[in-house]
Amino acid sequence: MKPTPTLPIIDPTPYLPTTTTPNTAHAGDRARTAKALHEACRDVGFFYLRVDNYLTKEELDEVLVLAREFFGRSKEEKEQIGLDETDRVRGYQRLHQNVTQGKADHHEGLDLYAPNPYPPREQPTTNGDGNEGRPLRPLEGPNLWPSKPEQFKPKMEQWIEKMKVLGMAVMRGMADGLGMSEVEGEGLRACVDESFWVMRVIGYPPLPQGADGISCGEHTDYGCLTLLHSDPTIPDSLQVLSTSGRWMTAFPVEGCIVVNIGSMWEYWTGGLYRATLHRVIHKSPKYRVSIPFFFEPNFDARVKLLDAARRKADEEGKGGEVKDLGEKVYGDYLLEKVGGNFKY
Ligand SMILES: N=C(N)NCCCC[C@H](N)C(=O)O
Ligand SMILES: O=C(O)CCC(=O)C(=O)O
Ligand SMILES: [Fe+2]
Repeated sequence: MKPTPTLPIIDPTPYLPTTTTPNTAHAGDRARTAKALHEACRDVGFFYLRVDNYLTKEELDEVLVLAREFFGRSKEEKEQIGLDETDRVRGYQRLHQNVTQGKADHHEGLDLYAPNPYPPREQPTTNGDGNEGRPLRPLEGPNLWPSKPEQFKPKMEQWIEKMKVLGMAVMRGMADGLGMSEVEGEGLRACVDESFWVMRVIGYPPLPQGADGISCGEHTDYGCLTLLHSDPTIPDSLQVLSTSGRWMTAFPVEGCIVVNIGSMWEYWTGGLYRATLHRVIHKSPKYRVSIPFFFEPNFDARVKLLDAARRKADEEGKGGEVKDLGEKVYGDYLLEKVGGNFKY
């Protein structure tokens, strides 16, 4: 018998764009989704999002199959798109090249990012303004795509487009969940409308039996929303720290992805919403693949306490818990974090 899900299941459908504009979802349906999002973000920072209305079974399956095929290829082939020494973050990472809290993670991965985040005048040029030949900065390089399997790039690009729309829909729901006005909601959307997204394609060989080890060390995510699609046949790899201090398993639920919020939501809500610690311990014998899509703020977004978060906390008698954490520029925060992620 399948265990009962330990995290809430939320349906984003009332916030998803439809072919008829605007979305004619019943206000009551939206309110229900918005309330569920608020409670999940306040209480756990993790939830399941129903996506079987939005993505076909084929779409859900094929990206995982392609990821598995890519990791099944030879070391030499994968190393051809190995992390570039110049931009230092985009590309393939061999087993143990990822590091969390100073310890090597037992996974391999491919990291893809939104295009170059720097304004055009700061890009390397050849037009005589004195910048020729300067080395690429972190995050400035092109994505490194595998040429095989051939469908990898087009299908992953489709997935990215779908995840961007889904991320925006969840953000709309969260704005309503905080009781934001139309103008406030627009302000929040303006922070994410050019999302500097990240997508990781991760491969987890089983951990060696009888030895300590960790597939991905405990961490919180950096940005806004993590939309995680993972192999639904592997039950028990992702663990989430509950408020009672116990690790609980977030096993895959058919037709759902797992969503959690990142640190930027702590800045926006003064800690009313939490970026929850999680980790991966993958012991079962099947090679596991997962594809987290990080729907993040714009690279230059200034993230600071929202009036709506303070109002909402006061309304719920939690005003005392809200602490103004100051302002963070998302790109600065990301650069601080990614610097320590790899052994080159
Ligand atoms: N873009 C995000 N959130 N990536 C999460 C990666 C977490 C593990 C990483 N090695 C770390 O040390 O944080
Ligand atoms: O593979 C997973 O289940 C989670 C991966 C993760 O937490 C991350 O990459 O930030
Ligand atoms: Fe994570």
